[in-house]
Amino acid sequence: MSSTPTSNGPLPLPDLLSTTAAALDAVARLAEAAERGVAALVAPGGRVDAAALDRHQVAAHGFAWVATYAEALRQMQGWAERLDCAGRLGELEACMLQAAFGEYLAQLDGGLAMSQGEIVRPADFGLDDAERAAFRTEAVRRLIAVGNASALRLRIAELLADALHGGGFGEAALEDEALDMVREQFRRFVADVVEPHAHEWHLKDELIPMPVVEQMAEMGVFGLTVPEEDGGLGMGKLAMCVVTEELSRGYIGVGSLGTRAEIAAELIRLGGTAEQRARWLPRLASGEILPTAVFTEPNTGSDLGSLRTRAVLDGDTYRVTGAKTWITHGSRSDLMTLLVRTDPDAPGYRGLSMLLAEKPRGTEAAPFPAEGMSGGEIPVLGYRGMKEYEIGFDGFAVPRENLLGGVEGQGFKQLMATFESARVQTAARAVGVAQNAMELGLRYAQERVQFGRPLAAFPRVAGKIAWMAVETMIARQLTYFAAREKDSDRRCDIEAGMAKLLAARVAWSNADNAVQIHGGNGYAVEYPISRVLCDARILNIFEGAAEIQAQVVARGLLTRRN
Ligand SMILES: Cc1cc2nc3c(=O)[nH]c(=O)nc-3n(C[C@H](O)[C@H](O)[C@H](O)COP(=O)(O)OP(=O)(O)OC[C@H]3O[C@@H](n4cnc5c(N)ncnc54)[C@H](O)[C@@H]3O)c2cc1C
Repeated sequence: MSSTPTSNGPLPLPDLLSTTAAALDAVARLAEAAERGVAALVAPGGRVDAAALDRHQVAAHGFAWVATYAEALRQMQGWAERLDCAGRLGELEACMLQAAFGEYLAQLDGGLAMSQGEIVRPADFGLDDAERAAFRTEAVRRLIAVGNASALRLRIAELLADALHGGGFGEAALEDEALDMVREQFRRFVADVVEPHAHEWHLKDELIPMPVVEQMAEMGVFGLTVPEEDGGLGMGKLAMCVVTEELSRGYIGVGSLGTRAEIAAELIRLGGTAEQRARWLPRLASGEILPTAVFTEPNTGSDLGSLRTRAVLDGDTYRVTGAKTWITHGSRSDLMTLLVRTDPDAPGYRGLSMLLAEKPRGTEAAPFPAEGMSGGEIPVLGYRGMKEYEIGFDGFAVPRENLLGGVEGQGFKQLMATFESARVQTAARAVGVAQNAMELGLRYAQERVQFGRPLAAFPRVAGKIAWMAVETMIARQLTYFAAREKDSDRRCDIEAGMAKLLAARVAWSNADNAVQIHGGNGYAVEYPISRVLCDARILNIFEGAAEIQAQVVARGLLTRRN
């Protein structure tokens, strides 16, 4: 890797990898200090006090973000070192590493944005002057000073100029040729089948056509991570990330078709009886059965433990009564993973059970043609292609044998067992959307001329594009890390939560910045970036809203401490 001389010194820094490695030590110390400060507030006796955690959410969630940045930088360092060992650390990747450290170190030092308008600063965790000074080691100060300077961003933007050809924006470093081939296969599918139509599906608010779903089924999307003995391809979560990224880069709706299959298959694989596995998994994996996840209720979203939809046993049949909402792909699906309360006397999560409830596919005219079931579509800003529904149940019948695992009261535990995988998958969706936004911004900036020059020639525009690419790579490497942990059978609820938390913020900020680059045209529904803006917005809301995700990460880290 060579350095380019600039007025700010050589870019990237000649001793970059050792400098970033040294900075990582300081970051780890800062994260530890933040953890001590937050633990003193919310776990004074050693155990996390739920009321104190709620009271001190800003500090606790800020700590979750600090820990997320620390892990993200650690993963970026690992990524760069792997590339370096393989002799593939190019100038683009090195500049991206430097920008990532420069920017995130500066934010750790001065304040980082949990969302727009919510900046959390070291003082919020009770860090004293000595702890803050200890963070500013020579390596940290150097990287903050030159790490993400305008000249570096300009160089990244220059190096990205070819990124549109071939869809790359820096080496992914998957270290697995088979996965590179999988990526290529799905990239071609998206270019041929998805990209040319995605915006029209969105504008017309249409379901993704069945031939596209069928093609995806043939390519193995719905059985990607289902074990081979259960009829799937038996690939890992890292492969799921690669496929999901590429599909979501074309259209979030297409990238999200697999989410429901992943949740249903994980529920049944981990929580089902042998009969349930044999009955459902092969048909889910082949795409013969399209599932839908039916958890949320009008009064119960983040707080699932309070849900009220009742299932009462009547002989060998559960009768389900209640209201569900926000059910994606609710009509054109065959199987509901339906979270219900089977024991009204057991409070909170303990009285919940999961039913595998079959239903006929609906049509536009009759979305829910089943006895005891009714409902309608919820018009939405984006995330179209599967449509969202509210569904009412009035004595809807589910055979007793369809109780997941055959034992009542396990529903929430069973659902929690799928969270790691679902969050990794959602993080990968966000990375795909973030990349799409970056590419749309870059293409527009290259083509649009103002003041006699392409927009990309102006530092404020080029800088936005460069940072979009850098942060997409950061989110991608953190997501891959969570996936690898999962593939190694290590617990990764915290890592998956971090990946989802960061990737959702990156998708939204990339989409917002790409609209800005489009100027007025970005506000016209005719331009695809308007769709990507709407699509990106949902990622911070579902699969654990950002605030809930930060709470989960903070609580997990503080609990792990003991
Ligand atoms: C397009 C779309 C598709 C969806 N698809 C599905 C689906 O297929 N199946 C399904 O079951 N559900 C689905 N959902 C529902 C989704 O999972 C919920 O919207 C999500 O869980 C948030 O719940 P809520 O909307 O009730 O918001 P609320 O829980 O009311 O939260 C509102 C806001 O308050 C914040 N908040 C809540 N509690 C706290 C707290 N303790 N501390 C701090 N902040 C808090 C939240 O973070 C959020 O910002 C979908 C939603 C949308 C919009």
